[in-house]
Amino acid sequence: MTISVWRYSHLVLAISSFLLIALASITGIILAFEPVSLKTLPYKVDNFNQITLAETLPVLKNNFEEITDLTVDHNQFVIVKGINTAGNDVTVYVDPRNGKTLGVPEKQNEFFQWVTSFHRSLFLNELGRFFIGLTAFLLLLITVSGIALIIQRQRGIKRFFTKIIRENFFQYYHVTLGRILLIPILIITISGTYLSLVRFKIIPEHKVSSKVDFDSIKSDPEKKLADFTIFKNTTLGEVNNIEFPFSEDVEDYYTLKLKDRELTVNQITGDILTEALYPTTVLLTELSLDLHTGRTNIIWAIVLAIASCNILFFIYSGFAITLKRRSGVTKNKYKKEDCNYIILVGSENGSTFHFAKSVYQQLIKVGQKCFIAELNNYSVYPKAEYLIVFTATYGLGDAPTNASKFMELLKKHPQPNKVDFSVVGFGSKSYPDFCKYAYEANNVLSLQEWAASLIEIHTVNDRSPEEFGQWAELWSQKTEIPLAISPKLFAGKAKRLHKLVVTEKTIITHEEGSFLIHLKPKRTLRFTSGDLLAIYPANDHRERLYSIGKVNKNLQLSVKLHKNGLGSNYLYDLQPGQIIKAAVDVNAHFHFPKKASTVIMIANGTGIAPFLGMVDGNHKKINTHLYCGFRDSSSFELYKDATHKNLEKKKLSSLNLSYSREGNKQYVSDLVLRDKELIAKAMQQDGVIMICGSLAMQKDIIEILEVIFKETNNQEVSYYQSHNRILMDCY
Ligand SMILES: Cc1cc2nc3c(=O)[nH]c(=O)nc-3n(C[C@H](O)[C@H](O)[C@H](O)COP(=O)(O)O)c2cc1C
Repeated sequence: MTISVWRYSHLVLAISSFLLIALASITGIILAFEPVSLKTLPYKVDNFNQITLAETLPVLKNNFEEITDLTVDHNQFVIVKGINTAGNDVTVYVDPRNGKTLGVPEKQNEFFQWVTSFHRSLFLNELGRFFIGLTAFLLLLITVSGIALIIQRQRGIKRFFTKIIRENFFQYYHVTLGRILLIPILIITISGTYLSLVRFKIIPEHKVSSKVDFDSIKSDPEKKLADFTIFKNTTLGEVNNIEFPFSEDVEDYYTLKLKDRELTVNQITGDILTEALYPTTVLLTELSLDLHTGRTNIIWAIVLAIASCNILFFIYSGFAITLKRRSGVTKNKYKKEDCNYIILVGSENGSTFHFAKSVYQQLIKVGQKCFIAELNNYSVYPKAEYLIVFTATYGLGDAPTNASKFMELLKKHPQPNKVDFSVVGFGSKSYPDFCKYAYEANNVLSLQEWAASLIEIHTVNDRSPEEFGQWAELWSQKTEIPLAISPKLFAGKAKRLHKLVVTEKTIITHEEGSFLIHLKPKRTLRFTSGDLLAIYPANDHRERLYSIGKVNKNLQLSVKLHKNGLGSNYLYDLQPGQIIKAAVDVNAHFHFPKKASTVIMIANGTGIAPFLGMVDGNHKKINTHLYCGFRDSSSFELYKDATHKNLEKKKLSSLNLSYSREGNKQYVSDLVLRDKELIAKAMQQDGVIMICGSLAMQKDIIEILEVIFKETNNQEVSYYQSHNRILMDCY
């Protein structure tokens, strides 16, 4: 599959380093518990940060024979090294307020020692340290590419923290947790990388040196420790370590290693002999150690442990996502040059491939030569008769990555023969631009001279098996190729049949041969104009669908009689009083809009049927303009009374008719072009366009609307389609 640069980098980096990252994470989780366990020891005293050196040092000196060194560790425990009053060398935890010994520091727990050593170098010394440093850096790159992917997915940096739509478990949590733990993981990786760079001296760490000028050193005025200004002004909280003078000579001095600088202090006068601020690199090393190990803060240590656990989850979920994507890739049985059926797929995460594959397998099973490929691999298919495009929509109504070049290629490579195409859009109504890319692909395909629309574009919301099954059924009917799509995957429920009584039927009087039939439900039946009536003329699996107009609470169908038409002959032969069994298919995408200031209805021939019902039901008198194309005025006779009555009642604002075989021989598209300003204005507000009739008419109308909207609204038709503002029901 074609994938974006960010995704590719994310994946390659993850594959190349997942083992080391997993090892570093597992050991990292364990090591996070070390600071947690140490922090629970009882050696920290109250008000630690307020105790000054002037207060504590004299007390400590009184409690020890000699002190060589005082350290304040990361847990703010004070450790004194020296000789106690019994004359023994000791290293002990002390209470800095009274100098009492609190305990003896233990050597690092052997297990933690072992894990630390593994975490730092994999027991491979310098080589291991190098690999660990590299792992930290790779994880940093993975995190950065992950951030880019989240920005891409969320459609911009500003929407980074907006709601994530749940696609599936692994994807949802990979992104959601990624977003939450982004900062700790970035900190772990940056600090880890920095420490490795320092370790390998790529970043030099300048140590400070304290050169005392012994010639100018003074031995008076002598002061008590408690009166040294520097000791009065320095609290234990600022101290890392204090080296005590070796002897009582004036040349021996205190060395104070504070958090940000190093000082030497005259042990007699308390004068500062030298003072050097640590360079930034040293401060950064300390900060990196604090952040990477969590040694200074128990909450941070716990956050690090959680982040490390999540790195393991990211590895697992990342691979699960990738495997799902890869499982869509299919090997073709036949060469593309030999195939009559071409299936092209636009998919980002693989699910569309599964639907496409099920059709591919069916076609192969029934002996058809079928070829399946990604949309970006579109090329010339010399023997193609049928083209099926299955595509998802991503980003801001954009193409999936593996379909990004399709439009370009489509224009570049015309097919040599006529090809019947069908587009199935996979999307989610949780996104504002529902199936927008599929609409775009369908619109552009219908403009190709070699392409003929076999059935209208079909959309599938949230991978609905039922909606996909509906497409499969329609496509099967048109091509007469049975698609026994796996019932498990696309289980469709048997439709509930209702009894309907024929109340009225017109007689065919003119050439075009259309008639109206009125049906009254025997029992309460919920339906509305735009829904479809499914009838079974031969009482078998063969289903025929008709668009319903709801007129006076009854169903009104407008049917064109075809010479050998199964459904139209069946309906025409019915007599008033006869009862038929039929089902209502709710066709929610083609209902009269609930919120629209203007509705533009465009139809040709019997496509007027649902509009007759919608206009009749327009009790709120919403601005509604009807554009209809017929062969001649006699073809319109059938609908004349009803439409004129509704014009008078103001349920219809205008009626615009074109006759292709009479007068100045116009098509409905000519009327649309004539009234382009009205239409554009309606769409600039919250108008809705509804199109019903033949696919050829639909193609012309879309072409014209594309031009109108480009000129006036700077919008594309697919934008309105994906926002439910252009509704179509053509056949
Ligand atoms: C980041 C992201 C953006 C999406 N954007 C849209 C969109 O704009 N319009 C839409 O109808 N569906 C959108 N979807 C839904 C997908 O098109 C839909 O789930 C589809 O079935 C996924 O197919 P795939 O698994 O083959 O990629 C989006 C999904 C994701 C994850």
